[in-house]
Amino acid sequence: QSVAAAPSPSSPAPATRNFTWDVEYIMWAPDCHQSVMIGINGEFPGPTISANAGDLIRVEVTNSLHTEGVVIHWHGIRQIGTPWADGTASISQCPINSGERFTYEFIADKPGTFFYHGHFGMQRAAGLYGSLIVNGTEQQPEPFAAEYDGELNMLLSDWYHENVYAQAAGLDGKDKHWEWVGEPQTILINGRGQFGCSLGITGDRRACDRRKRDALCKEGDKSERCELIRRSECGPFCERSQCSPVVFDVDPGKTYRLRIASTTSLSALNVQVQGHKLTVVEADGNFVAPFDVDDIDIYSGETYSVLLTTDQRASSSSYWISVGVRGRRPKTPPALAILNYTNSKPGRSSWPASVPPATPAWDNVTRSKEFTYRIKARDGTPTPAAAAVDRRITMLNTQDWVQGHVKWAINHVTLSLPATPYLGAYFYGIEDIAFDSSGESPDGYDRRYDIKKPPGAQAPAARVPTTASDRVFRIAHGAVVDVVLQNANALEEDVSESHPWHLHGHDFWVLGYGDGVYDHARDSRKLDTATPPLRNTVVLFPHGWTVLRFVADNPGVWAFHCHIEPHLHLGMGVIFAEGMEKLRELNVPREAITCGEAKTASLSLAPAVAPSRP
Ligand SMILES: O=C1O[C@H]([C@@H](O)CO)C(O)=C1O
Repeated sequence: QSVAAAPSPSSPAPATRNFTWDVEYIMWAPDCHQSVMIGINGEFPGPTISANAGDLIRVEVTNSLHTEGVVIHWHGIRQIGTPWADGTASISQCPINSGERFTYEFIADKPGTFFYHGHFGMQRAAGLYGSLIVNGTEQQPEPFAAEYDGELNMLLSDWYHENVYAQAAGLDGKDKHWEWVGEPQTILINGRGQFGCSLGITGDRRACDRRKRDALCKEGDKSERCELIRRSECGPFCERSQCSPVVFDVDPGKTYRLRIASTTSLSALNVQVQGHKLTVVEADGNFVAPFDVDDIDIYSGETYSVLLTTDQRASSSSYWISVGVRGRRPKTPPALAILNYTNSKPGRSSWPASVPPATPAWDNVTRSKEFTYRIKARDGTPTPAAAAVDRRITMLNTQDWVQGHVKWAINHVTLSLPATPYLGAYFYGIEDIAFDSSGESPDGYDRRYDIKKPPGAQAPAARVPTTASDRVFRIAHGAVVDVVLQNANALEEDVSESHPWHLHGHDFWVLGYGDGVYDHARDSRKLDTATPPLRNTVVLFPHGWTVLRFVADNPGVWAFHCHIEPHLHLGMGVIFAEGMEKLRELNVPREAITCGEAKTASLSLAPAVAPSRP
């Protein structure tokens, strides 16, 4: 499963890749337990998009969900010149109404490992996602292309048995009705996991057949093995099971490029391939200086490519891939997949004999930092202009109560999205009625705020109430922007969480990380402007800071937010309205932005101000 050929060295001219998708509710058993999910064309996960760098990707989406709108975000694609195709509800477009159709068209601007997912409500956590792989070409080669013989693709996610409507209702609840989503039940690899099934115990195929199942256990045998066998839904080994572990077939003595992407709702993960070293070569569609590791950490929103050589012929011919939870006390067992050398016999005998490797302790943050700090740009990666920073925005990350609701906030403002998409508001010049355009989001916080204490324990002078707002940051076209992400304590004493921050429309350089409060005079000297990696997602460690830089060269309205689905739902994000003075130069399809206040505006103003699409 999931073995794709390496890209061909000679690349044809850019092509158009057409896809026709039906987004619908499906009944599916991703972890052996059936649930309602959001699927595409009857499947979960959605179809893998494969393209070459420079290709035009064209996806005609029909919304067949009976009761809600939908949008699809192409995570890591910069949408250069096509901000309306970024697929963010309330930001870049109107949700596609139930029964309606919308066509996304954008350029796969560079090679790399990407994915796509719903970006309206909590639709990503409902299963609306899939892989998006862009191969290198002669014009845009990948420097490690000659170093591998084949590819494996691994899309990681987490799964809750409680549906996302219940999750959202809990998160929106007031006072004692506020309910946190908790930890996911199952980690999924390519949409497959096993809940309540021990792989070793139900490994007998006769358990799949109701008539033969009874013969496997004596009557009255109450052992765990027999209890599992009696539960027919627990059939990860059964033919056509939607929850059987992924088996990656490989030839011995070859090198593979393993693509890993994480679209988890909550969990930070660690990936290990038993007995195999991994060489990290790509992160978020950017080339990194290769380095060897035993395992990798991956946060929601991140992607990696690692090279893996199938050199373990001696003892066994199949190996476990373990994917365990990092950073939060895990209540979710590790996910398992199998790396199967094809010299071994297919079927049960080829399943690894040994126990799966244990992933590192969830609370070993030092180890996570060590891995993350090792990621540096590969030679030849563009470097940031060191001197001319036009704007520095500091973003304090807090969790706080707002009128009986728990929210996450940036500089004490929690994001509450407007009904009219910002892009439509700017396009029709109706910012004043579509959202609060009377000022900008605050670009810093009062340094008397103690990041080691919960908001309620602050000294009176530093106690700033958190408010909800739909204000934006207006960024001038071409500006060089530094962002200092400053973590703080959550509501509970001595708790600060990791947050993976994702920027739309851009890659950014990760200039540095540190513990405690960022002090520009002291810490700016330690920032790396020579070999910083380019990424679209970066982790902010507990009680620490992360500094990144981007160039505002892509007019559009872009979200910058924590990629943890419930945290975004609770307002953990900001909006960059960038280069809006250039918006009229773009061809924005009217149907993308004509809803809310923009609907009225389009009717009365269309002939006067809106340029028509050729
Ligand atoms: O947003 C969150 O809320 C809970 C906790 O802080 C309050 O129960 C948690 O672990 C989060 O990540």
